[in-house]
Amino acid sequence: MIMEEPLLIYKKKELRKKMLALRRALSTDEMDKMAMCLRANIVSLPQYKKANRIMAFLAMRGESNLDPLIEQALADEKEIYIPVCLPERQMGAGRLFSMSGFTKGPLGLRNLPAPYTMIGPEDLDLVLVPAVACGVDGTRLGMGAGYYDRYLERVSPEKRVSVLWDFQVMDSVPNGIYDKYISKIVTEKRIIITKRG
Ligand SMILES: Nc1nc2c(c(=O)[nH]1)N(C=O)[C@@H](CNc1ccc(C(=O)N[C@@H](CCC(=O)O)C(=O)O)cc1)CN2
Ligand SMILES: Nc1ncnc2c1ncn2[C@@H]1O[C@H](COP(=O)(O)OP(=O)(O)OP(=O)(O)O)[C@@H](O)[C@H]1O
Repeated sequence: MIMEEPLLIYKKKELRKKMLALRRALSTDEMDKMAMCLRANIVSLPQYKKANRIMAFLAMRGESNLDPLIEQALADEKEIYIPVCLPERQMGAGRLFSMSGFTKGPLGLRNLPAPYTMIGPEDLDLVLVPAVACGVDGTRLGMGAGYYDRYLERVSPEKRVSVLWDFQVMDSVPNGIYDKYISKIVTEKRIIITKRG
């Protein structure tokens, strides 16, 4: 396994700590309002309108919340998929039919109840990617497990859209050889086409 250099790992850790603390300080009221703005911004994307199969995520505490968007997409008769963690830090996409009946996962995550059908990353039209911080240059910092870095290898760059709160957007975030670039960023305030977009 190729290791990332210690300084880069340190810089990622420090930024992650800072951003997660800021995220945890948000109130539920604030987040509910911001989640409605996220929904409006995402449905305005031509990519959303064209997409049949969308991978979203079920927010953990403080994370950009896609619940209103998911409800809307289900009503729009889109197929919605959610990350499923597999062994060896691999990830799959499991189909979500309703916003209830979840089981409890690590980090307070909501997991899909079994059984669910899975599709391959190549079959998705749009992948909404969670992030702890993003750079307008297309760099992304996640939770640090590398799930998305591995997964996005099989998703073409124009389909990778990061969704996060506006204060989490920076000029650039520390990135290494495994990190995957994203082409768009959507926050409650704006839509950014990155330098890689
Ligand atoms: N909403 C959302 N879903 C997501 C992600 C995300 O960032 N946001 N992920 C983005 O990557 C994946 C899950 N990422 C994970 C990252 C770390 C650990 C983890 O450290 N697990 C520890 C237990 C930690 C704890 O419970 O405190 C473990 O399993 O030992 C688990 C999942 C897929 N789903
Ligand atoms: N494709 C890959 N193959 C092997 N190791 C990888 C790959 N992608 C990432 N890694 C390793 O996974 C670890 C976590 O990476 P990193 O800190 O960049 O995750 P992240 O992007 O913050 O998290 P995530 O992608 O889960 O949201 C690092 O040690 C990295 O070297």
